[in-house]
Amino acid sequence: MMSELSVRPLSAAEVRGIDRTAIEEYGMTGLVLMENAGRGAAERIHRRLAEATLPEEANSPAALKSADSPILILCGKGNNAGDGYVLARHLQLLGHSVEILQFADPRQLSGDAAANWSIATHAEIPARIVGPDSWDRLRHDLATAACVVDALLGTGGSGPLREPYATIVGMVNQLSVLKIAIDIPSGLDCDTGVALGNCFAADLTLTFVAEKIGFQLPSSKPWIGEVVVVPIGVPAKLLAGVIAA
Ligand SMILES: NC(=O)C1=CN([C@@H]2O[C@H](COP(=O)(O)OP(=O)(O)OC[C@H]3O[C@@H](n4cnc5c(N)ncnc54)[C@H](O)[C@@H]3O)[C@@H](O)[C@H]2O)[C@H](O)CC1
Ligand SMILES: [K+]
Repeated sequence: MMSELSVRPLSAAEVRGIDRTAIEEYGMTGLVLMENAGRGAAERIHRRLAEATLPEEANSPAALKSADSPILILCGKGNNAGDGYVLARHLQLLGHSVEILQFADPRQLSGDAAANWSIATHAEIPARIVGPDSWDRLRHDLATAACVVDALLGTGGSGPLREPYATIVGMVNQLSVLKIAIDIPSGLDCDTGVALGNCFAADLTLTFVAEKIGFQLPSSKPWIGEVVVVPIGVPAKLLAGVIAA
């Protein structure tokens, strides 16, 4: 029996090129890729939470969380956020309490991300648009969450995190809550492995199609945590050129 395809580490440009080829030459759609990404991430988050052991200290903030503490999904305004909306929908189907925290005006969303925001809002998945006026409530909610998911920025990020992402990421990093990054920890350059300022300190990074080349470098280790590659349905023929040696 064939083993699962293992793709060599890729650059952001290579992954984006594979997505584009899957769409333009193989007739897939971005929505299909996004659905596979979000569902695959949701299934792995579900498994990770099932494995999570209660902390030793009986009265630590983590131990005081109730079984229905929500999974908070921090969303920006690109397709990384789109993955966040999809995984919120699938985590809800897996029985979890979820809430989408939207840090950009949803009117700035477009394409596949806008489509999944619309699906999530029509499905009345809990979501709120968060601004600086609610930072105090936000800190409390983040501290008592079952886990915090970073769907702020992915391969479309460039340069140091701009506000409010820099403040949010700094706030989350100070909290003892399980942190999971979608595709790439926001603030990390996935090609160089360098954090360009504030960077989401993930316990687990669920990255799509392949590890990113920057994840191989020591400078990325404080930020990526454990890395799991999530396939998104790109045909084996398209991946044949980037199979790991
Ligand atoms: N079909 C596909 O390509 C799929 C992609 N997947 C996911 O999509 C992201 C890449 O999405 P993209 O829209 O290209 O970019 P991002 O969501 O990463 O962010 C773009 C957004 O963020 C702004 N921005 C850029 N740099 C910064 C910064 N330093 N600070 C603040 N804001 C910044 C920029 O202006 C844009 O508005 C990929 O990672 C996957 O998660 C699907 O998984 C599969 C299909
Ligand atoms: K991210």
